[in-house]
Amino acid sequence: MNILDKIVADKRKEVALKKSLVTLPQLEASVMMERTSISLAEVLRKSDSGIIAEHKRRSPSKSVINQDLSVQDVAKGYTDAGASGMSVLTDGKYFGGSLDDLILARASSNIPILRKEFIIDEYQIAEAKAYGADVILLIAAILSKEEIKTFSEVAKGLGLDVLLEVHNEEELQKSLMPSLDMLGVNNRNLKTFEVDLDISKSLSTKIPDEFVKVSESGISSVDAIRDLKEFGYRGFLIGENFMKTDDPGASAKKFITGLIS
Ligand SMILES: O=C(O)c1ccccc1NCC(=O)[C@H](O)[C@H](O)COP(=O)(O)O
Repeated sequence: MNILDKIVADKRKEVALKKSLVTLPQLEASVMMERTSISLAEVLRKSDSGIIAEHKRRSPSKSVINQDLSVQDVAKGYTDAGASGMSVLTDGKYFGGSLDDLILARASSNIPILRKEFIIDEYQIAEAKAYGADVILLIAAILSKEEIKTFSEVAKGLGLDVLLEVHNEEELQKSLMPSLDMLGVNNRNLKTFEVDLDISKSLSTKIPDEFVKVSESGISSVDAIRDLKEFGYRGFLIGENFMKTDDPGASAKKFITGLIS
């Protein structure tokens, strides 16, 4: 079994357990359900930098990245740095994240927040809204076309933006539909961990203009972003490059200053 299949198998067990502990009506009672979400797609359309800075303690490909920081400090740092959005990994087993991280980031920042999660059930979309997210991620590699349609429509009904992630043309072709806001190309193969920024470049012409294009993973230089912008990308998801430092906010600030100057 590859790592993505393992993550999904564990996620199905985790979600089944959660649903037995916290019901949907209980989630829907959260005050966050009344909050007006901020559209990351709209912010990216207007942004000069387009940086979506990620909170990521560890990962299957890199093991421990940074376990020592408070998510509130990271969220404040990214916000002060001028990031267009923040991504918060909420998976516990493989990334060391949690829903507490999401709600704490929300309390510390007013920029759009992406719940970075392996969504395999509508329940997790209500959870994202209830814990303060503005955007959900849907990963084409783990969902059918019907699931992408249902989940993206549920998210839109809750006022959330949808970032659909693909890694190859087959995933892209099965996924294109009007209920998506952003098309993300993951430069990392989630089954082998191989990273190649050329994947974003080669898929760029296949993404219709109505979707905001986002390039994800393995980005560590301003020059790489300048290059990707030439291929129409408006958003750039960066995790490890910031999180491996003692002060991710300061690293993001230096990076964004270098990018827009
Ligand atoms: O990062 C991993 O090792 C990973 C493994 C399996 C599934 C997903 C994984 N990462 C999620 C992401 O997409 C990245 O955290 C995100 O794009 C940022 O990537 P990076 O800038 O390379 O940290």
